[in-house]
Amino acid sequence: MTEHSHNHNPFHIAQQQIRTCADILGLEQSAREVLLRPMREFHVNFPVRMDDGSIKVFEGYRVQYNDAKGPTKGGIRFHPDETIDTVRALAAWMTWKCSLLDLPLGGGKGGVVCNPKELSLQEQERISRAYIKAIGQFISPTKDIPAPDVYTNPQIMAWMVDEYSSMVGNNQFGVITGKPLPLGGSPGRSDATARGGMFTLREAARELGIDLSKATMAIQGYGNAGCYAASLAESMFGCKIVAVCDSKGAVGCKDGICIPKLTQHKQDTLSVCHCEGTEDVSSQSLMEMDVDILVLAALEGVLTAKNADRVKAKIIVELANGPTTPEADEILYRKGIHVIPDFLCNAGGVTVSYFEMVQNAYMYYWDEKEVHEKLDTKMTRAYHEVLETSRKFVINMRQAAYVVAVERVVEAMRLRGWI
Ligand SMILES: NC(=O)C1=CN([C@@H]2O[C@H](COP(=O)(O)OP(=O)(O)OC[C@H]3O[C@@H](n4cnc5c(N)ncnc54)[C@H](OP(=O)(O)O)[C@@H]3O)[C@@H](O)[C@H]2O)C=CC1
Ligand SMILES: O=C(O)CCC(=O)C(=O)O
Repeated sequence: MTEHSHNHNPFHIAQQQIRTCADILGLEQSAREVLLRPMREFHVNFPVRMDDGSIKVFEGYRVQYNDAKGPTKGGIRFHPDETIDTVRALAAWMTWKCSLLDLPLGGGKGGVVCNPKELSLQEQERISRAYIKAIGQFISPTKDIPAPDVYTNPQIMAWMVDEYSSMVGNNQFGVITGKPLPLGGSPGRSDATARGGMFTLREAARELGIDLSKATMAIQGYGNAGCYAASLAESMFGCKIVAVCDSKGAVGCKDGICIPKLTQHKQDTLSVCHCEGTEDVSSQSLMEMDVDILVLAALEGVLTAKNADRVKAKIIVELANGPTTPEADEILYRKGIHVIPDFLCNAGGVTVSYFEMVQNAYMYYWDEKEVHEKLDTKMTRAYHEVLETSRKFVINMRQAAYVVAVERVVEAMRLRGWI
């Protein structure tokens, strides 16, 4: 699936998107140069003792892309194919995401090259602690605030916040978000990425006159974003989920997959394949199925010039970061497919992370209902700002999201005297 590793460098794509936006906005050279480069990046190598007693050196990154609007913020990914350019792209997208949602934050991202599926829990803990030890002096609750991303989770955040707290000598829960609830996590953070995406889907369906209670949906990726998307699409709107895939394969059922059963099966077997009541289908065919809604909730670079023309969905819900290449974007726009672009669609995660930071700072916690309402307000406002901008400039939704987000970052840079 990761075609980008052969043909598409995510950071080159992110830069191409920035250039297109700079052209639309008519930005001067100095602004372009700042926007096109990460402000600061750290490349660390750290030793970890493995369960068999050997020492292995792991490679990690943290990129602080742009902090014009506030401290940098963004997740940490554990993945065997992680590269500095993937992290740079993800950090750039975080910058536009935080700006689009009008959060007082900049963008950052981190990654460790490792395969958690081959590591024991104890090894994962030692890697998490060693990574934080390596980058700890460069992060803080007011400087750079990590969170979970692919193959990291609240337990990993708990080890990391504990390690950072040991380094500085007192509890600093606000340095990391996506924590478990007893350690200052926010109600509503676990499903926030998917829930935020569902709020934007609701608005898109209204605009397009699609009745979601009769809509069919296919979902690529069945982790945090994809699994909650399935259950929320069903419970909030009554959508029928007809196909789902993860890294091991895809399953389908034209009458609708039983989502609680699939989620249990995934937990038990670590795969969606061979779930009772479904039949195995090909992962590639899932992207091209005749469904109303296609949810992309895995990795970047999956919709390209090679397959975009075969997509039949009316709406694409980009919960993943960077799933669509610029060439694919053009094809989808021409076909009239409504793409809810990544850094709008998946911004629910960082928005509730920001709510978590606020709650940590005040040491006063909200209930889940309040989090959901505040998230709905922010996501709905951002969706309509992007939609109006796309109509005003006659550009696609991604370009419109860039226009709204980049204008705000540029304004902050100007006010600060950077450009
Ligand atoms: N978590 C968050 O708060 C946010 C996440 N995102 C983005 O959402 C996307 C998913 O992240 P998240 O759900 O958190 O990560 P998870 O690690 O929880 O889940 C990732 C899912 O993607 C699947 N996957 C990996 N490789 C492939 C592949 N080749 N084909 C099909 N599926 C694959 C995994 O399969 P398997 O289970 O078999 O490994 C897993 O189901 C990422 O792009 C991430 O950056 C964006 C905003 C916030
Ligand atoms: O919650 C956060 O701070 C960031 C989540 C993230 O990594 C993302 O939105 O891609």
